[in-house]
Amino acid sequence: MLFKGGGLPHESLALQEKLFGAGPDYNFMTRIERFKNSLVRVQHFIRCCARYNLHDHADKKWFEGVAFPNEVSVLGPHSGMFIPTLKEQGSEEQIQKWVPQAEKHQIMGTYIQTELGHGTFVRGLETTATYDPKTEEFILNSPTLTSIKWWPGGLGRTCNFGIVMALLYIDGKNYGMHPFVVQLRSLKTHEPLPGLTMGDIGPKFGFDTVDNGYLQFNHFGIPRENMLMKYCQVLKNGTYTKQTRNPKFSYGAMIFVRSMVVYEVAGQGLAKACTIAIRYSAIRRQSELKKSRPEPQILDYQTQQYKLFPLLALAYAVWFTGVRMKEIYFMVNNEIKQGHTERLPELHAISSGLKAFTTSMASWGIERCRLACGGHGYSAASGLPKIYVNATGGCTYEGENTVMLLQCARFLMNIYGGVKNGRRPSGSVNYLGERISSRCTLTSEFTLKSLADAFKHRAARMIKEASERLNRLQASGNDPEDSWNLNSVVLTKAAEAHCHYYMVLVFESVVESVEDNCVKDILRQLCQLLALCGIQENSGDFIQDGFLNNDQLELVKQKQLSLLSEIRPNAVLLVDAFEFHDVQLGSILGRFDGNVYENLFKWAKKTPLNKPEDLIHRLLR
Ligand SMILES: CCCCC/C=C\C/C=C\C/C=C\C/C=C\CCCC(=O)SCCNC(=O)CCNC(=O)[C@H](O)C(C)(C)COP(=O)(O)OP(=O)(O)OC[C@H]1O[C@@H](n2cnc3c(N)ncnc32)[C@H](O)[C@@H]1OP(=O)(O)O
Ligand SMILES: Cc1cc2nc3c(=O)[nH]c(=O)nc-3n(C[C@H](O)[C@H](O)[C@H](O)COP(=O)(O)OP(=O)(O)OC[C@H]3O[C@@H](n4cnc5c(N)ncnc54)[C@H](O)[C@@H]3O)c2cc1C
Repeated sequence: MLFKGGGLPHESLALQEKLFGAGPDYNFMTRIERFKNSLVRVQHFIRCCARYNLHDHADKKWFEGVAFPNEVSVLGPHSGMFIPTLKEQGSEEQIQKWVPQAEKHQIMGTYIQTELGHGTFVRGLETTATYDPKTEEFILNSPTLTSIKWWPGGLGRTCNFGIVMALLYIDGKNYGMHPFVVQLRSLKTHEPLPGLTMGDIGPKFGFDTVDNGYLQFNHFGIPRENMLMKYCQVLKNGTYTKQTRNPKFSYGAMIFVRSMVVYEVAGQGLAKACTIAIRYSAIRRQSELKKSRPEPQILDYQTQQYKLFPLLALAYAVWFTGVRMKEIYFMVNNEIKQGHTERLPELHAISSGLKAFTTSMASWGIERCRLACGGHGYSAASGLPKIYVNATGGCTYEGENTVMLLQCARFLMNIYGGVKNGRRPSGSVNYLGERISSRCTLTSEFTLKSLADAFKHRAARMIKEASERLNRLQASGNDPEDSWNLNSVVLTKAAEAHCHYYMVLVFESVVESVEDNCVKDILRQLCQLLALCGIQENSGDFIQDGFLNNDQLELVKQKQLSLLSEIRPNAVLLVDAFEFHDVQLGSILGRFDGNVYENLFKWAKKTPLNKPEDLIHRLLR
């Protein structure tokens, strides 16, 4: 109940759908079979949306979690990027024209930005959209090999529409990157329209159920009305007008997805991996702790607890942070819609930073969960490989993580510079305006406040030092760009420290808000463990300026170890509380009924390699 709230009815409805619960085993399918199976599910999902009147994005998400367990479907780019971009960047007329068709899935779209030669450096993209006032069309063209669009999800085979990000040219003048609605395939035959060369980019690390695609434009004309014109307009005669708005508004779709990824990808992925590894560790017995006694559950080994409980604490932290990130996104986006854009830079910074910080931590954590399951963790039956390959994509898409940390750092440097000039920061960076105590208040009680204060101190110090180092590099003759590059490792670490503090603070605030004393106590233990592990793993950052001394570090270690035993009795309940259904976990090791061995044996017998097969038989005979 702590988590699911209003989502349960939709999830239960989805679980009643036979097609989602049963069907062929994903692990035994080829990539093409996986893709086809996902399309069958997409069609069924669309029928369910109509049958159950599912319009709200959040309601659909509950359904999708069951329909497409641990994978992304082509509906992701459609409902997560195509529709939001139409809504955010389109004029009222354009919204009326395309959004209802898209919401009824009469047209399927994706977000087409990245090219063969550039993903990160958006200003380096090369696709052109040249306005021709005679025909009142934009002519889309891919002038070079590197300008071929590459990666968009659903582009390869599925989508018949896309929002293409291209450089707008009028009368030879480049007006920069703008979004264009482009029909890609015939609505009758589904064939690509003439002037377009497109297809799937081939097998990937994960994302088997998504046809990430390529697209080359050969002087392809689209009507003038297809440029999304909420913020900028091109009139019939080629006059360009724009509202005096932030040019980064056209990057809005990226902010949206980054804000969602913290919960949807990092939070969910790590929570599922912890559920599997902790349930399995309660089932698995191995070796002996004491002679002539039954083999213990592996969860009783302190080293196993030391591997898994910090990840459990992290899963809770990322989950709560993801929920907070979504709230902030919708709050600031509403302000922006009303013309108040002051908090856009902060939203960009915190969504970039948290997207990077949490997907990196989750990716690392999921792999640790797999290792903690020993041999069976290496089997696809554990469900962990699938969770990993799909979640780790979040470290790259929607802004590569290092680059995102540097965007966050850029904001932190701006804010810190402002503070030095007497400006007062607010929101997630208000602590940069505080006088931060250089004395560590940690005692053996480890109150959440004192732990959060330790992270505050670390973040503030690292931001200050990154800023001072930047200034020193410039003072010694480097230009600003070289100074930035020579300081970029330090900058990413400062951004991580900021995000780490933010996450601890969110967790602390959740604990404080819980009324049930028993739940509060358990969550407090998890929050303490999260913070103490963070201190120990980054101990250099805390002792470098003498903030923490050796005695305190020893206390940290002792408390960490005692928390492992305190958390042990509740560990399985704490993962059960995420309330993932077996269908969503897709794991034999993580089954709710604990019936692991019998089902592993059944599963292995079903593997296609055990079926009679002529060629294999002939080769082996
Ligand atoms: C798709 C499904 C989504 C579903 C959504 C729902 C739930 C989510 C759940 C699951 C998701 C699941 C599946 C999704 C799967 C895949 C989707 C992947 C889709 C993609 O993968 S789609 C391509 C994304 N591709 C990128 O992500 C490119 C990254 N590259 C950039 O983003 C920029 O290129 C950057 C930032 C590196 C440099 O940009 P630049 O060179 O132009 O800027 P520069 O550094 O010069 O900064 C000038 C001033 O602009 C400010 N600034 C920058 N960006 C801003 C922004 N967004 N808003 C406000 N301000 C911004 C700066 O802070 C600075 O401000 P100041 O001057 O004040 O310091
Ligand atoms: C699964 C998946 C789905 C995707 N879906 C879509 C989609 O639907 N639509 C779409 O348009 N795109 C999509 N993409 C593309 C994705 O957005 C880009 O791959 C991503 O933004 C990273 O850009 P890049 O590939 O150019 O990486 P690169 O920028 O080439 O990164 C390579 C390395 O260079 C480093 N680097 C690059 N620039 C800097 C810098 N300024 N400072 C320091 N280091 C730097 C990076 O840190 C990284 O280590 C998808 C990608 C994946 C993997």
